[in-house]
Amino acid sequence: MWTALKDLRSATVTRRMRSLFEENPTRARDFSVSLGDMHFDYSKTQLDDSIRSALIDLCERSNVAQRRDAMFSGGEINQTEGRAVLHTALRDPDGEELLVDGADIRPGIRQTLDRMKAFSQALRSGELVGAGGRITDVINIGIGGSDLGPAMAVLALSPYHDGPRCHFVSNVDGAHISDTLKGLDPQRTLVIVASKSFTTIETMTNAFTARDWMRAGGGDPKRQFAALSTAMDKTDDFGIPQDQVFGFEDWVGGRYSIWGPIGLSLMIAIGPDGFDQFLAGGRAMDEHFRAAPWGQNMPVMLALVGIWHNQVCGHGTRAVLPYDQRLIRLSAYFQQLEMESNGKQVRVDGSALDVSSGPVVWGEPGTNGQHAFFQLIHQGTRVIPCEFLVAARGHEPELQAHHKLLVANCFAQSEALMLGRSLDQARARMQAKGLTGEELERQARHRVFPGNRPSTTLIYPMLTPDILGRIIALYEHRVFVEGVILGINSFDQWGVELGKELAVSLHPVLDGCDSVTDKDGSTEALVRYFRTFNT
Ligand SMILES: O=P(O)(O)OC[C@H]1O[C@H](O)[C@H](O)[C@@H](O)[C@@H]1O
Repeated sequence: MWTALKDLRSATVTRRMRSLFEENPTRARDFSVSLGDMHFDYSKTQLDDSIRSALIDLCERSNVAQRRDAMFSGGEINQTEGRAVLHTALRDPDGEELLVDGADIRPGIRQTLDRMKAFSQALRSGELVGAGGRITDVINIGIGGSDLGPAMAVLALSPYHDGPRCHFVSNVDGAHISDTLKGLDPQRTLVIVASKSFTTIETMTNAFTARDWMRAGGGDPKRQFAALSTAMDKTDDFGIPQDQVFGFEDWVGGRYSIWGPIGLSLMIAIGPDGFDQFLAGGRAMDEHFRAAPWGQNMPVMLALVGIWHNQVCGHGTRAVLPYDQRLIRLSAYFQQLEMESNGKQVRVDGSALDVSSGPVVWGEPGTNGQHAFFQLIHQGTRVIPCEFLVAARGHEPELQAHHKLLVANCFAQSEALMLGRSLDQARARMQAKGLTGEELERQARHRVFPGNRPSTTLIYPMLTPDILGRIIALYEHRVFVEGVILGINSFDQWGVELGKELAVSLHPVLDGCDSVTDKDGSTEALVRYFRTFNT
């Protein structure tokens, strides 16, 4: 399957992308996909008709349609954990009957969503109060999937905030909770403990610290704590009243959980109606993913472009570059979504992957990145496929000039990456500035841009709750399609376990309770260093 694609790749190594536009005047339209007013342009890549056909063929042969349908209908596609994968059901509470273990899951989803709405409304209206009166601040304590989604989305949708302020604490580093609690009123703060398992050491450590802080400051943890979890017995043990616990099931993976109770802080911030629009955006992407033919299917084409760049061309990283300051946490969110899902070395059947696993995902918003790492993207020896995201309109009509500059910079980057600047062009520019002879020759080479560097652009009218829902669901399905093509299980994460186990065993070693001598030399030396400062 891969040989045909690798042959196509060899044939395109020296081809100038720009020539594709000269050969096909409608290339921009032919190599893009729309969903309503959201538009994904992948024309600034080496994909042509034959490459696209070969990629679609790969998609067909990998049984993406069957796996997709199995996911939506509750099949146990997370084989290593024996679970269905149904985060999509969370954003479709009114969908038709969906059976898991013989029971329809829709009524439970609707009931929990209604409870979340009632709770957040009571909080936002001031009906639900803390020991000192109206709740002014909410802290979501969670990590990984119980933090990154809501933290990213709350920031992304700040123009829609009309509820209490939301804060996020994830790191077990005491600095995080300490800095967050400073300036908050323990009698008017709500703490949400977000943990699917309710055992994660970082989250539980921070939750106990927050509870001590609240008690010491005269707050009432019985009223001012809520929990989001699949483990009701453990939320009970912690002492959180059941009417403040919002449960979900193990068919929701952590990094896919923002659509349900883990999204409570987002709902508190933007209100239940805004949250409904967010769900509707995700649902619209689901419907599109299920219905559109592969060539016009946005998640599928995003995935196939990703497969082309990583597994076929060998570009091992992917930059996510939102030209939107409020999407500053998007790449961190995508890092978990993509790297925890597709960073695997074996297929579902345990056999070794014969191509690269998912790529390294990284990035920062533009234009900031332009003044930092874009140097390497333009002139470094590695090719880094870039994924630009940008809104046609900002939320600040009075700052329209800013937005135009932002958009001009975004478009200019993809143009520059594709066009580059040849040695002759560099020389001509320098001559025009008056440079000649040896000095010109010496300097010109430093001003050459190889160009021919691929990028895609996702453009949408404005970053609304609906659009954010579409973007997240788009990337979720992209990761899914890439995982199916690689033949891996995108829904487990065994790779995070070893470090956790060793941390548990190292904890007493740091205290000096357990011996350090059975550790490797480096670890032993680090422990001894720590101990000299903590006697
Ligand atoms: O929600 P929790 O059970 O606390 O888990 C939080 C996170 O920790 C784990 O280590 C996993 O790597 C993540 O996938 C998960 O989202």
